Amino acid sequence: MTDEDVLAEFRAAGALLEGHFILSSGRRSGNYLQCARVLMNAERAGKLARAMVQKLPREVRQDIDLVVSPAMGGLIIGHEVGRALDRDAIFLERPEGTFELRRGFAITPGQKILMVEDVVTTGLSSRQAIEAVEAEGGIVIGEVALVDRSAGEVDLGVPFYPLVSINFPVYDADALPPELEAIPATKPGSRKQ
Ligand SMILES: O=P(O)(O)OC[C@H]1O[C@H](OP(=O)(O)OP(=O)(O)O)[C@H](O)[C@@H]1O
Ligand SMILES: O=C(O)c1cc(=O)[nH]c(=O)[nH]1
Ligand SMILES: [Mg+2]
Repeated sequence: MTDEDVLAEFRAAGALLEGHFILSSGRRSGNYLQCARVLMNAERAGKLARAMVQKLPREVRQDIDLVVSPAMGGLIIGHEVGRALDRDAIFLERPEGTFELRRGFAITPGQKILMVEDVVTTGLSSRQAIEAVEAEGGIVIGEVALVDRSAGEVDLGVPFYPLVSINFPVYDADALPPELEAIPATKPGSRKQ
């Protein structure tokens, strides 16, 4: 899929939003990719996951033992990437604020892990999820995401293969442009800190 094909899926799903958004990092943006909307259709989610898997070099694809994703945003796309790779997909969650495996999920030390995210902006969620996997003895051999909002700037410490890279402007809360200053902000994500 080309970048335009991927963005067309977001548009068709009503997932390319404009307004005033507080991102999980606390930074502000006039644009938001509501991945949950693009993934609410199973056929579309599967198609995007297969395109993400195509982004992986063959030697990485062959090496993957297990797919791991950080809930909530990574959950559905992680499951679909697992299906496309014919590998199990488990998820990390953070009921106490830091990512952990629950629900009987486990990583065997030495297992090669593909991390799957919906969106990467600053990369904080991804880095925290990678840390949690490494703490269990997993080896993260790469990450895929539907969208890289850093337009290639982010460093996750592992090879990163986003389906699409976008450079929407992002602002500090105390340096908003007038068009954002004029409208109330909403915070669509679930990270608290
Ligand atoms: O690269 P970053 O700056 O970390 O931002 C991207 C992260 O923010 C969103 O999740 P959020 O933390 O809001 O939680 P959610 O997945 O539970 O909605 C999104 O799903 C990514 O995980
Ligand atoms: O940075 C984020 O939190 C973020 C940006 C975005 O466009 N979409 C999303 O789901 N999260
Ligand atoms: Mg998330």
